[in-house]
Amino acid sequence: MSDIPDISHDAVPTYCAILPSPELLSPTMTVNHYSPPQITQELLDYADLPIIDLSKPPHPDDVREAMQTHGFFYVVGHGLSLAENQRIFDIADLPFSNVSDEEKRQYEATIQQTGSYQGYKLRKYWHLDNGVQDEVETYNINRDITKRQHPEAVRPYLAEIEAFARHNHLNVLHPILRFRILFCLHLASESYLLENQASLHWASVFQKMHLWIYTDILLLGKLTVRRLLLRSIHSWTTFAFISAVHEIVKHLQLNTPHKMHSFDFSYPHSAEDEGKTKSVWLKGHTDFGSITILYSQPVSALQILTPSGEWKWVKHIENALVINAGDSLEFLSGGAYRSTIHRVVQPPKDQRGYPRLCVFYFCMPDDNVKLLPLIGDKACRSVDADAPTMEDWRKGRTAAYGKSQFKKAEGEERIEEEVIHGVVVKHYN
Ligand SMILES: O=C(O)CCC(=O)C(=O)O
Ligand SMILES: [Fe+2]
Repeated sequence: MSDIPDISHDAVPTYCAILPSPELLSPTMTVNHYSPPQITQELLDYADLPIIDLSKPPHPDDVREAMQTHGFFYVVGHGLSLAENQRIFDIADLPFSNVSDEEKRQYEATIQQTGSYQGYKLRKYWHLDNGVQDEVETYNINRDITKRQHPEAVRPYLAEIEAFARHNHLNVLHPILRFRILFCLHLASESYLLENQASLHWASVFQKMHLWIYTDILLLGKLTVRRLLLRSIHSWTTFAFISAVHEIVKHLQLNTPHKMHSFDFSYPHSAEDEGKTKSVWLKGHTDFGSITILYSQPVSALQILTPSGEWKWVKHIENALVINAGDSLEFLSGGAYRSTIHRVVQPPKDQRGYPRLCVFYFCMPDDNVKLLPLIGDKACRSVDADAPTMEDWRKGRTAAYGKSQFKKAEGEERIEEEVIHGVVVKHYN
């Protein structure tokens, strides 16, 4: 036991900590209210996604189900009130509705030169299909709001935007990584140990580790942990096991320079364009960070590709978050967590003709992280010693998105491919 580092002091499990930052609770500036359209009355084929309540003690099955079966889940009980949620949407509307086209161009992102979305991505930048360009305007703000200047209408609200980033980071991202994903692994692994008659000594070592593990192991699927434990029982020292986990934490959680907000505003497409694109507004893709946090909003358009190959709609839940895993998580976890394929399509009839305002927090590991599996025996894509760093991947995918020539995947009518840093990236129709 002497090789277990003393980690208990910073391991108090406050799985339902969550108080929004003071700036969010006491805004001083008034802002015009943004009113989205009513939810659709159409009966859509919705994905049946699990709901995880961050204000309740973790339940072992919820995250396992969420991450391994669906790859998408809702989060509620995140500590932001409905009024605070609405205020964020009011603020998110400003860069689109209160900034002139001329000023927007002044703050346009230099996406291809820098591989970064910071600033505006204006409409008609991405190619969709058959010569049709996109109709989504996005305003993207780094977690460090000082990295770029902002349009005049946004400036009075920067403190709130920064507080909102901190809220997402500390009150949503961290608890999800720490307590939810971990908890189910702990139970799953423990029963594995017992089932397999592993020595009580190991069970007690595991028990002793678990406070710490509760706070720090993350992003490992049940299978991977089993594999990891198996190795640790047979050949690894406990310390090696802990170190491997520490590595993952370091990469994903501690260094945070590229966390990014995005406020998106989609405009309706013309009937002609809808025809040419088969009503797909954003092709099936994976996100390239670790986890994406999307604030649920009422205009239905987001669909996810289920394991059986069907597109299902994501239903709006008031004041819930929609969370999915991205590429870097898939790489680092050796495929235990899959980056989930999703797309955006034309909304149902009763919601057409309205703009669609979205709020995201895209989470990414540190730029210098090599996207190689930290645990597990295999990467799920062709990544080896030449694996890209997070910076390579972020910039490569950002610069190429909607600009590069896709090739039809062999034998796969629905899939088009591009290659970024030696890794095949697929786009789904
Ligand atoms: O608009 C949405 O609901 C999802 C957009 C999306 O998938 C993305 O920006 O990566
Ligand atoms: Fe996405």
